[in-house]
Amino acid sequence: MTISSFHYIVTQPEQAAVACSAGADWIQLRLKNKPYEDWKAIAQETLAVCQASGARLIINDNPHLAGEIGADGVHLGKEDMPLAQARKLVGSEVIIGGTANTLEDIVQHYQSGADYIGLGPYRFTTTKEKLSPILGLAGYKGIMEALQQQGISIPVIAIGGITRTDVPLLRQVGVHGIAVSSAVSAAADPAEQTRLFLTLLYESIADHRR
Ligand SMILES: Cc1ncc(COP(=O)(O)OP(=O)(O)O)c(N)n1
Ligand SMILES: Cc1nc(C(=O)O)sc1CCOP(=O)(O)O
Ligand SMILES: [Mg+2]
Repeated sequence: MTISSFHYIVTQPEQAAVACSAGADWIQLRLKNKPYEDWKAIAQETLAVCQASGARLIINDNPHLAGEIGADGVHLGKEDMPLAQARKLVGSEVIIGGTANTLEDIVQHYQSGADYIGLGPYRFTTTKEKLSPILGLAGYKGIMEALQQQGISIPVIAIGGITRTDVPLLRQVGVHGIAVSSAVSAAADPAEQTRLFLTLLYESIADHRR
């Protein structure tokens, strides 16, 4: 399966609708502290939005919910269900992403059957509480080099305070793509911001293949 290079993290279906209409093809629904039935209703609405434009929907934290509504995938962190257990629960067709902050985290997720890695944080962000140590560009460079040396190939998505200016450098060190929340959701024009991110990513992918 193809993992997108642009993951947009949303809390509402309306945000997904705007980004999908601007060309986004990968949405992650990230909700905290919601009763399950409310969470499920929002997830179903977001899934309908994604399906209408052919985008994939990833549910953060909850493999049961992803399976129940027929979402495309689930994203799991250290405080969520272990990846190998989730794989048994959802089967091989559902995409599973795992959060990493170190090379060791990535190797563990890779061995447990992850489809992609969310590696962060790139820099400080207020979107997530209890951040792991900040990696910066040097952190990504070292980890991407080590992965190559070990012959491990898995799409790595950079996350945490990422803005448009970070995209070319992150692509240069070998990350597959980026995940953003506030850079799009807090922008004056989220649709335009989505288009600008997508253009930058397509340009940097073309440069990389030259
Ligand atoms: C693409 C991507 N990468 C990392 C995360 C963080 O997941 P997690 O560590 O479980 O933290 P929360 O998002 O649940 O607060 C992510 N959601 N997406
Ligand atoms: C959800 C999330 N996970 C992170 C990690 O480091 O694992 S950073 C982060 C927040 C991403 O949102 P923004 O683009 O607004 O910083
Ligand atoms: Mg989580």
